[in-house]
Amino acid sequence: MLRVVADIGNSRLKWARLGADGMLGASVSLPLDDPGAWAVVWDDWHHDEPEGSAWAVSTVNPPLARRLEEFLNERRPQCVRWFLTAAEVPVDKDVEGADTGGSDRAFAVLAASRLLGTGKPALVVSCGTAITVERITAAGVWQGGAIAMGLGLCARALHAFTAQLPLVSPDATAPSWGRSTEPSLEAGVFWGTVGAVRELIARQRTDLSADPLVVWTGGDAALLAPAVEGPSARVVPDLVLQGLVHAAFDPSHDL
Ligand SMILES: Nc1ncnc2c1ncn2[C@@H]1O[C@H](COP(=O)(O)OP(=O)(O)O)[C@@H](O)[C@H]1O
Ligand SMILES: CC(C)(COP(=O)(O)O)[C@@H](O)C(=O)NCCC(=O)O
Repeated sequence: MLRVVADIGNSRLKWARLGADGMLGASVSLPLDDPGAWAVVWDDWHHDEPEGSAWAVSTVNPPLARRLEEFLNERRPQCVRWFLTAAEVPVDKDVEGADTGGSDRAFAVLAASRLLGTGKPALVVSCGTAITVERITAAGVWQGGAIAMGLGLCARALHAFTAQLPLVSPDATAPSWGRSTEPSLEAGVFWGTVGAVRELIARQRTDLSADPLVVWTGGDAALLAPAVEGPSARVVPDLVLQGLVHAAFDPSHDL
């Protein structure tokens, strides 16, 4: 049977199918508002799967979750397991309000803990619509973290909530300052975000039991991680999907 994991974020929808070895296989990044594009991938993935499919879905976006639910109901997969909040994710946690916490945050922590093992504290920097810096103790307990504005959101907010600022999408080639609007904005958006993340990491380092391992994930991780930590930064773009595989399809996982 086809096994699929899906991550509904605030910018896009990610699907991945599992390979025969139970590991993440092919993945796609889909627009949030285009069920026609979802249908093309569904048809492609199901045409040689007579037994149908089993799905595990993480969502932090309730309206889009309802849309995906309708899409799946029309196609009748064998089973769909929904993870709507952090409380439903099987990860050790010492947080308040897990039942309103983001399941994507908890899945990134679950996958990072599996990847890094215990014995050292860790930070997971998730660079999506929002940027979160998750904190994991040396014993593997998720303690929460920090939530900040993501790179794309910062650029869109400056454009949307001012009358005159254009939309920019800067990367590490952004200048440090500019003589005109556009380079000034690129400098502020990119290096301002880099600086914010650097500060959030530095502040969490001070009261952890040892120097933390840091792992980066999400759509903007490949841009931000080297700018903050240099070329040796550890980037694993699909931690949420990996966490879903562990929680929903790993027979060794104690649920
Ligand atoms: N195909 C894409 N669609 C949307 N955003 C993308 C895409 N590829 C890269 N990105 C970047 O990734 C960020 C979103 O990352 P992602 O981890 O997918 O977020 P979310 O989980 O919030 O949907 C955006 O801010 C954007 O800069
Ligand atoms: C923090 C988030 C907005 C991140 O979402 P994303 O950037 O991945 O789309 C999401 O995890 C969320 O809505 N969380 C609910 C509040 C919380 O986690 O405490």
